[in-house]
Amino acid sequence: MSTPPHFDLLKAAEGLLEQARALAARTKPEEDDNDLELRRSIAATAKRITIGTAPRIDVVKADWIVISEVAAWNIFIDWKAFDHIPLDGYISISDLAKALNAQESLIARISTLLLTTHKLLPGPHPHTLTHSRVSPLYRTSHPVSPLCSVAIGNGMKPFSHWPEYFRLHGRREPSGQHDTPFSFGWGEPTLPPWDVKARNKEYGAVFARSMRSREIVGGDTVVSGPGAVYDMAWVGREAKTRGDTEVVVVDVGGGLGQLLGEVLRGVEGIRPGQCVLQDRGEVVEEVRRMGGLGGVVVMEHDFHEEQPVKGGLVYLLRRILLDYSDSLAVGILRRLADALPADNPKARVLIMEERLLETPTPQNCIVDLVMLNLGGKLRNEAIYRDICAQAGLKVVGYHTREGDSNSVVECTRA
Ligand SMILES: C[S@@+](CC[C@H](N)C(=O)[O-])C[C@H]1O[C@@H](n2cnc3c(N)ncnc32)[C@H](O)[C@@H]1O
Repeated sequence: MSTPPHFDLLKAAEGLLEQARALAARTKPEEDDNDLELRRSIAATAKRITIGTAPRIDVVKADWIVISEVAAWNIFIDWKAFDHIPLDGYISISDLAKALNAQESLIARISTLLLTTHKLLPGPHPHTLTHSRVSPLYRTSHPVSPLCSVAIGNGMKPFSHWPEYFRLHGRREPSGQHDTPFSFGWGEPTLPPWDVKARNKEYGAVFARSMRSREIVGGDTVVSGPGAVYDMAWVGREAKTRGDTEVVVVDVGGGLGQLLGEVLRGVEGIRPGQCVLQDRGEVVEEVRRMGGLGGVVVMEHDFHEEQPVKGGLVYLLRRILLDYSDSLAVGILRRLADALPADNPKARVLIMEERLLETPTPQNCIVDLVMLNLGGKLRNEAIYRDICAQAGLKVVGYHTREGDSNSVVECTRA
């Protein structure tokens, strides 16, 4: 066993103080969310100090607290309790209980935990609550709120069933879409995860909403200019040479149109009628219920089946392949390889998603394990090259940036 890296408490504490002074000189540390890198560095050092110095049993017990805390904010999100706490005022526990049609003593017990962990703050009078700097993110209207629900539904719920799942299926990765830890955790073990979501309509809708959040990895995809991992400006130039309804961009599994929205706003020259959004029936229905996407062609399509839109210039697959095993990912890619025009060397399939980092961070690992719940995984360049080759595609670009776990794999017909 290798020896753990030496932890120098004094050096870490001095570094922490220096950084804290720098932050305090620039801003009120408890306000806003500016200076993200400095704040993250302070938090990481503080955590390192905790792990390196706290009594070991306290480090273990800290996770038990997190487990209960997660249960508390999850049920409060479910009941929309955070929505009832005014952003610039307070609410009594008794009024909150009335608003939730719940027993006051129950709400008091759950709130008390959130007060002890500072997720909520005490109001000006006894038995009252105010928001903390974090808790407004749990309000229904905040885009992080559905992501929290997905962290439970795709993460904690299946994770908590891992022991029974692996006892039943053996200590190996799930191999396909049937018998995934996700479906097992939701009590529908033989259904593919997307069918489980479709059956649980409320959760399916929350999931679709969560994909529009900019806070998710890849949610802030910049599609053109210096901030882009992959610059789609060339697609705009090509689009200008084509008719208003000639297909230029097909977003396969495009959800509620979040990426196409970015493309239409961010890439000059592409018109809505040149774009196609494809997704499952229930998602397409939701897009239509929301009033459509301003001229974008919206169609139901199963990406495991033959691609009906042939000859598009660019097929986008954002946050799709990571949900699937290699063999299913190859199948999805092969459908697109077959649809690419044989006579246009500019045509591309663009795979956009979080990659497996060479030195994984905890964030990178949790995404990978949540994908394991769905029967999928994060991939690195070598794996992408392998599955693309199997699908009849050639990787002509692997685009990444330092400090960013997103990647864009650029493929042509092989
Ligand atoms: C993780 S979300 C990503 C959504 C979008 N591409 C994005 O980046 O925000 C996966 C999407 O694939 C859709 N999907 C799942 N299975 C599908 C299938 N067999 N055919 C088409 N779309 C599917 C889901 O409904 C969902 O919208």
